[in-house]
Amino acid sequence: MASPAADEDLPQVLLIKNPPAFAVLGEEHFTSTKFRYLKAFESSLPLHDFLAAHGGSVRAILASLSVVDASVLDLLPEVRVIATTSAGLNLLDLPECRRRGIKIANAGDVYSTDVADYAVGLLIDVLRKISASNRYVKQGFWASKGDYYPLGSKQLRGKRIGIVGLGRIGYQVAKRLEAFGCSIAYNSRKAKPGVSYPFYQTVQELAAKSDALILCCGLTQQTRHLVNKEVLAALGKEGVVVNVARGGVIDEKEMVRCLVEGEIAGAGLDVFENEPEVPKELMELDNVVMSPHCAVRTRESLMEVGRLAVGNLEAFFSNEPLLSEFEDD
Ligand SMILES: O=CC(=O)O
Repeated sequence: MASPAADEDLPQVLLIKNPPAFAVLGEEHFTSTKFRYLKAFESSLPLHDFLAAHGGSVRAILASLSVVDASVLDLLPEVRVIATTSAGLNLLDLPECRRRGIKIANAGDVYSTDVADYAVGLLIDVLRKISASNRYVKQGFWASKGDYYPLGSKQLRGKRIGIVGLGRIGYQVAKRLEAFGCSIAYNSRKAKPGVSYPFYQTVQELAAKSDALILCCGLTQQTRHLVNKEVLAALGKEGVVVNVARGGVIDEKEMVRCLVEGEIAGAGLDVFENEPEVPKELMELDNVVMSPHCAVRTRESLMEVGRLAVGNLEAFFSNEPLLSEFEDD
């Protein structure tokens, strides 16, 4: 019987940042007998210097919200697979990976229901003013100022919801909001076969027919600032925008102006263009609910996504098909 490989004989998997799953749940849940981790984040060296010194034999990357571009890959000539714990792939240079024959495995369907729940939560909060009511109680105003009438509060039932990006997450949002008595329409790169929700060719047309736009698409060159001045104008004074995609999908400056000037009714935002910076104008607005990019973060999904990433890497090192290979169409 072959003796187990000594640890230093195992292939190396680069961790650029400590994945949230490891940080929150403990790395011991994510070890493997098929590879070992090389932890760039533990070094005091700048990333590129660290990789220049140690990257030569790295075979794989386990990425979590870290930039992997050509300058990083140049220092990792042996890398053939990137397993990422993210659903969104905007920090990976996909054309460069394709050119170098590097496979990508992402979070697959792990986060879809959690992010969909969160999008619905943000929408309900913006419409019903739950966070604003919470502040009213906690600041002691109920007792000192009397009953609270959130006059902007609006019903969810009957609202026309426009979903931008009817992928795994968008579809789960649609199913949930149908159950709340909303009507659903969508915009995607193309109409989805077998989907009966009305499809709109452009986000502007969709916005014009929606009370709330929910952004669930990936951030690509095509979707950057997809929600621009014209789209926000089409959404109109009663319209709400919810973003669980990426900050860059909205022209944030324009959105802030629309919110401050009352040109749209409100926003529920989990993501921002320049995280962790958040436009200061939004801090005081009760019609804006914000969170620090945590729609994906549940204990269960952290565990599942960490295990999936390890499973993908083990599959790769066993010459088996990846469990959740991302195929760019
Ligand atoms: O936003 C988080 C992710 O894409 O995983």
